[in-house]
Amino acid sequence: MDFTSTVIIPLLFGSLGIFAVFRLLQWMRMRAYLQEAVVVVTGATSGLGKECAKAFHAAGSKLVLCGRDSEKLKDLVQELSTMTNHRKNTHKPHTVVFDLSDTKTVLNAAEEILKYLGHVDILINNAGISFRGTIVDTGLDVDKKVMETNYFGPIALTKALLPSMIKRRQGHIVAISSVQGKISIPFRSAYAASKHATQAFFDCLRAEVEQYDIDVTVVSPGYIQTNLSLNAVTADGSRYGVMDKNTAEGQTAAEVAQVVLNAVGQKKKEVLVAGLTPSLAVYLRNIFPRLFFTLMATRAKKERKAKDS
Ligand SMILES: NC(=O)C1=CN([C@@H]2O[C@H](COP(=O)(O)OP(=O)(O)OC[C@H]3O[C@@H](n4cnc5c(N)ncnc54)[C@H](OP(=O)(O)O)[C@@H]3O)[C@@H](O)[C@H]2O)C=CC1
Ligand SMILES: CCCCCCCCCCCCCCCC(=O)OCC(=O)COP(=O)(O)O
Repeated sequence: MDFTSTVIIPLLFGSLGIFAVFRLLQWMRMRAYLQEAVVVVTGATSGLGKECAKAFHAAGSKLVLCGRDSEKLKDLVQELSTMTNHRKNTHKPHTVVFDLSDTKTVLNAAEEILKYLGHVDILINNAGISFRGTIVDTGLDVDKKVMETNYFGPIALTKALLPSMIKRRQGHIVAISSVQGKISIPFRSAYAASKHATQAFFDCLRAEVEQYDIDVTVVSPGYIQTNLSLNAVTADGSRYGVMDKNTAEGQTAAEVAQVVLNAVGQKKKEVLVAGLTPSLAVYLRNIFPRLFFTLMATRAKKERKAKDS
């Protein structure tokens, strides 16, 4: 009997077994945690928010679906009630209509959620808009609109729900940021700025609330097949209205929603969920910033030339 068969192989299989049991217990704990959790999803009317609603509904969570359009929210509640590919979820989702760019309605919504459900376990700050335009042509009102929707709205909602989470010493706050919370690409200034601010705010929050057993997860997706580019605002405030190729070829919203669900279940602090090029771009920005800036300047000149011709 040699050393490999008497020591190495049993040790290897033993470790694998312990790891498998550990993962199973982790999975069971995650299912139990999500099953009764009160989960608030903003931007539930389309794209990633809608898929997050489906994923958390399938996991058994009590949903609070937020959006600007009450009809779309009603349709989603109806759609969820007919979902069959999951264990029966008996909780009828609650809907709350508000505009994230209007702080007063955000605060009223938070009050309504707490009044109706008593507490929030998981807040998914998902809603957002994108932007296309040159800095020189963009009015400050457009920058403000993007910041209000992507940054001030989500942080207002978070701040309004936070005291109740601290009191219960329980809660999980998710921020759907973007790869553009980590790198800035040309002609996306307001969007990239709002996502960098999101990343910074929620990183600070994570450190501040860990002592109250509250978790914070920042999710940074690459391109997802949603209406984000269609709904993007442009330099003059009008709707961009184009489905970008990168967006159309991105990951599906359902795939990313599963990543969000698992990240919450595993209490991850951050997740980058992107293809190879955006992921490499993040590393390049940090390791070889000068090269990254040169690439971005070349990209800007190329895009400008293509637009002018
Ligand atoms: N798609 C992508 O490639 C990527 C998306 N993301 C992020 O994912 C998140 C979801 O976007 P996605 O699903 O892609 O895009 P969608 O345009 O499909 O969805 C955006 C959602 O946000 C809501 N929303 C927009 N403005 C407001 C507002 N002022 N008040 C309340 N709700 C608002 C929309 O509601 P309504 O139906 O009323 O317009 C909609 O439900 C965003 O934060 C985005 O930045 C991150 C990386 C990549
Ligand atoms: C070592 C080789 C490295 C190669 C790096 C090449 C760098 C090329 C730049 C690529 C930029 C990728 C940007 C990704 C942006 C992204 O995923 O954004 C997600 C979004 O939020 C999409 O929103 P948008 O409105 O911009 O569609």
